[in-house]
Amino acid sequence: MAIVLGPNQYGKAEVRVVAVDRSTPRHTLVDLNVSSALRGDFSAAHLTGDNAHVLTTDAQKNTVFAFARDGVASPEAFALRLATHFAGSYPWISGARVAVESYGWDRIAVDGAPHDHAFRRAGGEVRTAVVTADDGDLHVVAGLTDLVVLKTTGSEFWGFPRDAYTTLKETRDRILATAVTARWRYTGTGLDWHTTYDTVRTTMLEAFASTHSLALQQTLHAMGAAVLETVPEVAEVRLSMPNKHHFLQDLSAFGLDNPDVVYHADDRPYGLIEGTVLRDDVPAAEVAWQGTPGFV
Ligand SMILES: O=c1[nH]c(=O)c2[nH]c(=O)[nH]c2[nH]1
Repeated sequence: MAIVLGPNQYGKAEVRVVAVDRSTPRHTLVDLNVSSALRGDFSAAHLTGDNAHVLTTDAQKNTVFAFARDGVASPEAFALRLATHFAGSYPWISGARVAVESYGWDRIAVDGAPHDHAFRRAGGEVRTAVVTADDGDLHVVAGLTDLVVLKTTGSEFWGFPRDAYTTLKETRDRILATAVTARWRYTGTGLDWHTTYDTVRTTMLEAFASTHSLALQQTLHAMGAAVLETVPEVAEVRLSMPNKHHFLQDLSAFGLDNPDVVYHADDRPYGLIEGTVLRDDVPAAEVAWQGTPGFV
């Protein structure tokens, strides 16, 4: 019996690239998850560890970012460009598979008008409701999870202390993105639930879009405060907001500039900003929150 190497492929999976077009005040963005896999003669690497035929997965990742610098017309066009490039790059590479997932973003509407640089990820969010009956009282906590929002500008972060381990650069313009988990406690039990839910959700979205952010903490507070100001029947709002970091990708090694166009959307670790915004004249009802996993 001989042991032989069967079909194989290798590549970089899930390169998270975000490309922003800021050429006009009305920004557009493309948010992709790109995976490449190469096929061909890679037997030496498998059999002896000879990497002479291995176009590194690191280079494949870099190619995705570098190609995004020229714009991503469509997932299909981008995948075609990448696959053609990889398949033609070395004689021993016979083929390439490039898979692109494209995440849709809708503009957040503020006073009914689509915002220039604030977006909401299409789909995915979940509406929640928890009712607690306790000693004859009924408490209603409504909420939502995974309302993913992003601003391509209108966000700064600076003025923080610098200890021995602080390396973060101050920024006056960054991408701000988060997946909002929110719960809010109603004082009443006979509200128009759909209408009130829609009002709370819209109010949070508008506050996210309209607040010029100096910190995600400030945006969190602005969103909770806007809900309390708009909906008198809400007693408190609890928010959990991961800071979904977008790092400007350094393209200088490929002779390319990157004037705030191509970002790496990092999924972990992430800052986790959590807080409660409440009225001080409404009695607390801690029982309403019992059994809630995590902060919210
Ligand atoms: O809005 C932010 N709040 C922070 O607390 C923080 N920390 C950090 O590294 N980046 C940010 N951004």
